[in-house]
Amino acid sequence: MNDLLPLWIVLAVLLFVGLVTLGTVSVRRRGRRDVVEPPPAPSAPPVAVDDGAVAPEAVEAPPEVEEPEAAEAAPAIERPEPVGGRLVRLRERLARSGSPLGARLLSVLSRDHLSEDDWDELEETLLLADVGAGPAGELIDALRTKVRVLGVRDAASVRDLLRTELVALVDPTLDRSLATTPRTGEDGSTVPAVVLVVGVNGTGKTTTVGKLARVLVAEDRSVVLGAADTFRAAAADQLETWGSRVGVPTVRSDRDGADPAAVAFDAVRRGRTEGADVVLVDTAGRLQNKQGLMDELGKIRRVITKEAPLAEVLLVLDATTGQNGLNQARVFGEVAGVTGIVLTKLDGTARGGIVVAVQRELGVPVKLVGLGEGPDDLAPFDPEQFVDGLLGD
Ligand SMILES: Nc1nc2c(ncn2[C@@H]2O[C@H](COP(=O)(O)OP(=O)(O)OP(=O)(O)O)[C@@H](O)[C@H]2O)c(=O)[nH]1
Repeated sequence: MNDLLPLWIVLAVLLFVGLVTLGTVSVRRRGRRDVVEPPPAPSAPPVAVDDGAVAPEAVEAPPEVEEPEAAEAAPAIERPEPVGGRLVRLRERLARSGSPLGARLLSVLSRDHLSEDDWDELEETLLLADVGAGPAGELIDALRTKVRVLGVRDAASVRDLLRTELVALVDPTLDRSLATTPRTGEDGSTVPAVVLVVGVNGTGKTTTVGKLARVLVAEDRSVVLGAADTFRAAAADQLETWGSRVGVPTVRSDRDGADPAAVAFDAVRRGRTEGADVVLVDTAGRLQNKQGLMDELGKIRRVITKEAPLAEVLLVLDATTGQNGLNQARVFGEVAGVTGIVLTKLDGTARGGIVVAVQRELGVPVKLVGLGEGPDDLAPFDPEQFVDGLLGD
């Protein structure tokens, strides 16, 4: 038995070591499983990690969260400012711009004895304000006669006299109303009033069409826009944005350089189908050469009149371009059959005389004026308000 004792001791030691080793492995295994296999995550909302990545679950946002967001994103339809109040603003803006025209005319006319030099100075002032040689000469003649006959001297009388003569020059007798009343077709359907808007690029045509849509919406008219400026890709987007702000649809082509006449035709047809009151058609009107312009506008006119007669052709002119604007007016007047003028950017010039010059040049009235880049900065033109603005308070 004693011979076997060392063997028993060895076996006992081995058994002990074996048991200790097993225990250690089991503890390590349990510890490692705690790291690799965490308890299932609770169904909490996904969280973006610090490096900017988003947990995969974040992509699948629950629908009940998305719905209110989509509803918030829907653009609200704007209610444009009433047109009546804008006339006051026209006067205020012109007066605030401190137009040198009225102030300079008044300061010369108020001198004690008007010499030939004074009359020359008055004429020069009118020419610098783009009134044009013919109308400036007429005004000087009328003022000379009245000053001599009436002996006008005090400041208030001089102002009254100048006001009367300037209003006469701008001509309050011209019909400045916009033809935007729909007709009834032979079949009893509504035939919209079609307004074609032409002019050189950059004068503010697209902006004017957008603002005019707002004027009409403010007067409770239903409107369709036609984006026939297919030359400048962004013009249709620009027009669509103007329209969508006041809930007015825009007919456009998805293809750059599409036939403008085809777009104009589609717009007028849609206007007829929907029984709209007015269809406003924006054009590119590139002035490369007279023949090209005549061909393009001629085709647009022809296709439109297959669906509805043209109620107005509005020529958009930039008031800040002076003589250059007049040259453009001449060409468009010859090829487009213009019925009214929209003078934009009147807020950016002290040379209001262009109103007189362009009316004389084309023999058609200024019907609307642009007073700024704001959405409701388009006002119907009124000679008396305009002259009061020029003369200041
Ligand atoms: N200050 C001022 N800016 C205006 C007025 N009307 C238009 N504009 C600005 O003139 C710029 C040109 O206007 P658009 O409407 O794009 O001109 P457009 O004639 O359609 O130009 P094209 O599409 O290139 O033919 C824009 O920055 C307008 O905001 C205005 O009455 N006053």
